[in-house]
Amino acid sequence: MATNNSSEYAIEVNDVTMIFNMASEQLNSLKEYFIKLMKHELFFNEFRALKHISFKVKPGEVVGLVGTNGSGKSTMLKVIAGVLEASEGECVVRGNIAPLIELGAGFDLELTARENIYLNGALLGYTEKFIDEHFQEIVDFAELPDFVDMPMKNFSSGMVARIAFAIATITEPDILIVDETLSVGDVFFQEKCERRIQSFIDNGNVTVLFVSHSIEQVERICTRAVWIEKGDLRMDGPVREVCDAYRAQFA
Ligand SMILES: Nc1ncnc2c1ncn2[C@@H]1O[C@H](COP(=O)(O)OP(=O)(O)OP(=O)(O)O)[C@@H](O)[C@H]1O
Repeated sequence: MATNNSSEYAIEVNDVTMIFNMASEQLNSLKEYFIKLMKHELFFNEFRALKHISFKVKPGEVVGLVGTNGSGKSTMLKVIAGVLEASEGECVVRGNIAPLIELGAGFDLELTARENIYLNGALLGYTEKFIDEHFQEIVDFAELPDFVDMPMKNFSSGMVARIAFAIATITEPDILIVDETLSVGDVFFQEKCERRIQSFIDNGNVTVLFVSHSIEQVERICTRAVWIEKGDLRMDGPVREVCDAYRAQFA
């Protein structure tokens, strides 16, 4: 991922291909792995999760990524967020990103929620003083005041998602990347998250990339949609047109 500040685009995905190497046979132990490696008998199948994908997003645009299971949406978001490096091509991102991907990946589940708020906040670049000042706000948004001193290993996945979303959105980011991870939250929390995302959008400054299997949610939040199917970019255009075409595929 490269950053630079001299263009009209917040995100540029330029001819990105992502190749995963998958072992072509099942190996049962590390010993077996090393023996095969030494004998040059270790073979991999290449799997192309993204194939020559290009699209550009302007600041303030709200773009939904749609596609069936395993099509490459999360992989695309991870390449844009810099979590994965593209095998070919590049992503240019201008501005700070709040990546709500794999919520809680930055947590140490042995630690309490309070400790994790400081840890995760530091990973997101917030100072200790800033977190002190916003701690209560984070806990209030997550609606978990009675659980702040409990180790997070005892949290449900929805509770982890609540804390993670509350921390990541305590300030308005330039670019918000939202994966389906929010779907583990209950319907009330999902609506609350959607309202916070919508308030960022209404302010007009945030660029949003959004993945959801709920086409209705994509149509409600996004103005444009990019359809990725089995690693190929199938369609990119106004949200209604793309979602209609996506739905028609299964009709
Ligand atoms: N680390 C990895 N190693 C090998 N293959 C991977 C890896 N990550 C993803 N894949 C494969 O890449 C493909 C795309 O996965 P991805 O998670 O991006 O799909 P998705 O569109 O987000 O799917 P879903 O809608 O089910 O969440 C899948 O076939 C998946 O098995």
